[in-house]
Amino acid sequence: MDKKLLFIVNPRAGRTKSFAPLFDAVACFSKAGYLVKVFLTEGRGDATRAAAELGGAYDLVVCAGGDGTFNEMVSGLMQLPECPEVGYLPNGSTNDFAASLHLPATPLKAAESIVNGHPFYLDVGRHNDRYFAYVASFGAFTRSSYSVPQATKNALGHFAYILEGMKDLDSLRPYRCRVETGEETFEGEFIFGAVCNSTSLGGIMKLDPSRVQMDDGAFELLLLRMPKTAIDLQSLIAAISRMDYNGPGVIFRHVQQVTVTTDEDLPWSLDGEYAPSAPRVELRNLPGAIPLMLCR
Ligand SMILES: Nc1ncnc2c1ncn2[C@@H]1O[C@H](COP(=O)(O)OP(=O)(O)OP(=O)(O)O)[C@@H](O)[C@H]1O
Repeated sequence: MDKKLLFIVNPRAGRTKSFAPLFDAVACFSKAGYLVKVFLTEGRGDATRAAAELGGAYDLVVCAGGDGTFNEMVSGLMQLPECPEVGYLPNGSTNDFAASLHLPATPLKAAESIVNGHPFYLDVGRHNDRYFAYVASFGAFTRSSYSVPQATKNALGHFAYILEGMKDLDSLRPYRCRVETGEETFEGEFIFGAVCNSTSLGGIMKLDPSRVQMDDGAFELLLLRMPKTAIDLQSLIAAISRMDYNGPGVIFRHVQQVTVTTDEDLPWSLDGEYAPSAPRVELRNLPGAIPLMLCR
């Protein structure tokens, strides 16, 4: 009997609007013995609903889109009692997460990698009652990623994040909060905080790949303290570009859980998608929650 594949496609993701490469991917799935059901998303939340409501009846659930679509699909799959096999055809404007996983860039190659692949048990992050696949962050570089209009993001890709994120001292907004890891507590004013499972954040910040594992049940916590002077800001940016996490104002730790408490309005970004402020946010690692099919 044919295996069943649910193919969730965000038709608006990324720069190119041609469906031809996705058709090649569907042909590849069919050739590999899958009966393919295509689900086109029409707006925010659709990929989550499709994965949660339909995903349980499929052997393999694949999405085509950007980081936001992948996040939505994962959020839906996490609501199922048992997660089916999962695939990802990166087709967005930045595809940060796909780059971290070294997924093939063309839909056909990515489809081949899924049907010939083996499960890689990817950690998933929980942010109160939401989920993230590779990064939950707040602060300087975060605001930009969800305030940039989709059209600009498609046209500028990485640069939209960079230009918006790193202006000058006056444009940096410090957030007073308390960050607890279970072992340590950090308090003060931070311009940026991230809990990530990826080597690349919004295209600007690279974490040293040798220090990041996406299936180790741990996240990387990166906190940047508010610099006091423009010179401090410059040295902070320089330290991050050198991937030097020991400099003043930089906190970098491997953690399983993080709790962030604040009295301020502290909006978050989950895989580039907006999540509202909460006085207390608990971030947990769900080890190996997603069997992501890929060739390594
Ligand atoms: N038919 C649609 N029209 C408009 N927006 C949609 C549609 N379907 C889904 N969306 C929304 O599009 C948003 C962006 O999607 P996604 O992140 O996948 O693409 P991207 O922004 O091009 O890529 P990246 O995040 O990698 O830069 C998501 O929030 C998703 O909910």
